[in-house]
Amino acid sequence: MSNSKLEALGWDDWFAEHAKIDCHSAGTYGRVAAVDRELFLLINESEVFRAKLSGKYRHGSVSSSQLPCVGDWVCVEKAPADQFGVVHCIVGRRTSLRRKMAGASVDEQMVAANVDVVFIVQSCHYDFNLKRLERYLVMVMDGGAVPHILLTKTDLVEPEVLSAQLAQIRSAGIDAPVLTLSHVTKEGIDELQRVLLPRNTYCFVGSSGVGKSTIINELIGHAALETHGVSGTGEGRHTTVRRELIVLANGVMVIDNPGMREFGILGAGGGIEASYSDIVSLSSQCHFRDCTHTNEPGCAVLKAMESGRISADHYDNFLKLRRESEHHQASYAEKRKKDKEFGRYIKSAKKDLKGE
Ligand SMILES: Nc1nc2c(ncn2[C@@H]2O[C@H](COP(=O)(O)OP(=O)(O)OP(=O)(O)O)[C@@H](O)[C@H]2O)c(=O)[nH]1
Ligand SMILES: [Zn+2]
Repeated sequence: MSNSKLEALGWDDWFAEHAKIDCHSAGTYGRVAAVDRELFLLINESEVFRAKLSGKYRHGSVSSSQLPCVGDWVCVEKAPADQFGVVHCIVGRRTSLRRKMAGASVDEQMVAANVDVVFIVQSCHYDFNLKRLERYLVMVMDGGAVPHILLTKTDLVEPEVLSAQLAQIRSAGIDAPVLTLSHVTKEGIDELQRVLLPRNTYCFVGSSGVGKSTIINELIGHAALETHGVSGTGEGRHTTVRRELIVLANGVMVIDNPGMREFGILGAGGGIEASYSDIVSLSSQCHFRDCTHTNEPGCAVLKAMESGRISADHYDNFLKLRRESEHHQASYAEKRKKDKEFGRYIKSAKKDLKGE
């Protein structure tokens, strides 16, 4: 089997290596284009087909993040005559975009896997918010994807407003690429097109109404729509499927995302460091190695804040995110432990029943 078409979907040596380690079942590889409860819509080099989890998989996994999500590569078995394929396992994720589950639960929810670039979309008209932007940045970087910032609806604000927002982004020490665009004037759309590369997967996140769908529709239009034949199977874009990986005719892949109000920042450890690199690099000059940068003598971070080198807002955000992250991580670890214990309990109970 040639993998060249799989490569068009983003498959590469990295995944091939991980597949060798992670999958021990016979089968081929497919990428998850959509998830509809227990059913997975997969694409591979030759077809779009539906698949279910193997019984072993279903009974073995406990946390929702271990289930395949949009963008995942899975090992799947399917004979030509079978209606459904059977998914045996997930190939290791190169990047993952996660959010904390809505509500009090500390479960993490996979938004998408193996996304190369995440566009954090904010409208410069009423939606622009630096703190929220920083949260998204932390989250994206924590999952290993590259963040890009996309400010939309530039036709609705004066140029000065836009430049003030850009200045705010830069003075907060954010160095992610920033694109601006308007769907009305079409300014910035060509620049966006230039950033998008074939074989790469892009995801758009941001509050409801900032223009994510408008952008994706625009991209689909430009690429003379080719929704990987999904519509051919009657599974058009307007079904109940919530998130979908779309392969544009130019080979670019985009993941459509419903509005995300509650973007928790589970496990934002590594991400915090990348987003607050100025604070992190100052820490090396603190007197104490384990300085918390809150009240220690000889703290380089506090000193930089007093002298105005870093803004109080930026510093406060850093502390707040660190606290939240620690909290989520602690409660998540606790929950994982309980899940595991529960899993073991179920297993031993089943054995007892079977009289093993
Ligand atoms: N003035 C102006 N309006 C825009 C622009 N882009 C999108 N809109 C409008 O903003 C509204 C919301 O756009 P959507 O693309 O549906 O927003 P969304 O981010 O996909 O929202 P959800 O699907 O709820 O997450 C629509 O009425 C669009 O026509 C723009 O550049 N300028
Ligand atoms: Zn310090």
